[in-house]
Amino acid sequence: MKVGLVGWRGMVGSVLMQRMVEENDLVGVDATFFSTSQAGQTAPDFGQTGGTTLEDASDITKLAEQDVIITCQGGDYTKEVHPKLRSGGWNGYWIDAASSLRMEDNAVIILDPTNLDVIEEALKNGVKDFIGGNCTVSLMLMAIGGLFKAGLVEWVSSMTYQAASGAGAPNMRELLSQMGYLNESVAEELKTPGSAILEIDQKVTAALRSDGIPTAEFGFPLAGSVLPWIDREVEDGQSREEWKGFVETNKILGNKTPIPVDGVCVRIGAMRCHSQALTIKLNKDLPIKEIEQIIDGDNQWVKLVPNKKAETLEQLTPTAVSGTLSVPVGRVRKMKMGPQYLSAFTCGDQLLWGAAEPLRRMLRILQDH
Ligand SMILES: NC(=O)C1=CN([C@@H]2O[C@H](COP(=O)(O)OP(=O)(O)OC[C@H]3O[C@@H](n4cnc5c(N)ncnc54)[C@H](OP(=O)(O)O)[C@@H]3O)[C@@H](O)[C@H]2O)C=CC1
Ligand SMILES: N[C@@H](CC(=O)OP(=O)(O)O)C(=O)O
Repeated sequence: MKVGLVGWRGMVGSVLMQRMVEENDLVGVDATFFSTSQAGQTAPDFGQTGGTTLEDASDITKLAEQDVIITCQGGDYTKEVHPKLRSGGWNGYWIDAASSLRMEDNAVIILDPTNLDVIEEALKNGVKDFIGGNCTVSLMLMAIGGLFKAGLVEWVSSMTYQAASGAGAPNMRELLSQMGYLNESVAEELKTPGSAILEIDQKVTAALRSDGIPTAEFGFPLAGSVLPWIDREVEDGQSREEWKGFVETNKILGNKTPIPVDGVCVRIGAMRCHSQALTIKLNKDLPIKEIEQIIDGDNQWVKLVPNKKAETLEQLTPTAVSGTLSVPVGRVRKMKMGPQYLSAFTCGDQLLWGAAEPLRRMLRILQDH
């Protein structure tokens, strides 16, 4: 199998390559590395066989030699290159992290712990475009996929706490610069434990509102604040990130009758883990123990955290989860609204299950076919 890799040195691509190395995915694979800016330079060595030089990522002839192309280069690249390849008759498999093709009829959104059946069926039917899902959606399904699979979900409201990484590497840097700027604005006062906290607060607020705080990427301060809008405006007052929650969840699950999923997506000052507070309306009243077992038993990465303060604060935070494939779910309890209303909180690494991991697993599925 000839595999072409595009976007491998970006943030998502680097996480993908790290995982592929850890899992020996490229050992013995005839892999060609492409770049939009470094063609002709030496290709990286990830244990693959194949070319040692970086190829031009806009070279349609070279791309068309591949049986599989995996791209983390972004939506603009996909929009530019994918139609040219397909209209030129290329019939290989396209595996993509970008959102551009997700809702196309002839594309499947991949999250195999949740929808291996949908993927297998698509392969049988000759589908060739396999696209990673939105990070928030994928992480929600890794967390409570068991409840969906058991047919127990009437609707879900997801209130998100999304990390800076979802906006890109420069945004992660900007978040840290903002934190540093705020710290500096009260550095003297912090040295004196007795200094007045309201004075410190006033200075921090002034720093947040000043022209000095770096905001070139986010447009606004994120450190010391939250940003309750992600992506562009769509319809009905939703942001595009919120719109994806409904359409992508139902496409991933292959639902004929869509299950309502809606909420408010919010950017917060975490680095690379998205968290979500979920309100789930079940279509029947089940004992909480049974619900916990269904959640915990869905896949090998989801982990039920007991609804206790100590375990929650130790295990259910970006600090605990960052850089791991674990998807903890906790704060599971029945709500005051009634016995069919369930509350839960989950956290997951948006660069792993939210972006890179489903792509490398799709390559494995193709290799096993
Ligand atoms: N960020 C996220 O959380 C998610 C992103 N995605 C998708 O993945 C796409 C890529 O995102 P992301 O990885 O954040 O993008 P990056 O900006 O980190 O990387 C994209 C490309 O930029 C080029 N590049 C230029 N300068 C550098 C540099 N100094 N270091 C590394 N690469 C550089 C590389 O291409 P070249 O080698 O050709 O120059 C690289 O492949 C997004 O557009 C989106 O569609 C999907 C899910 C989540
Ligand atoms: N929009 C997501 C990140 C992302 O890239 O999503 P998508 O793959 O759906 O474009 C966020 O900001 O956290």
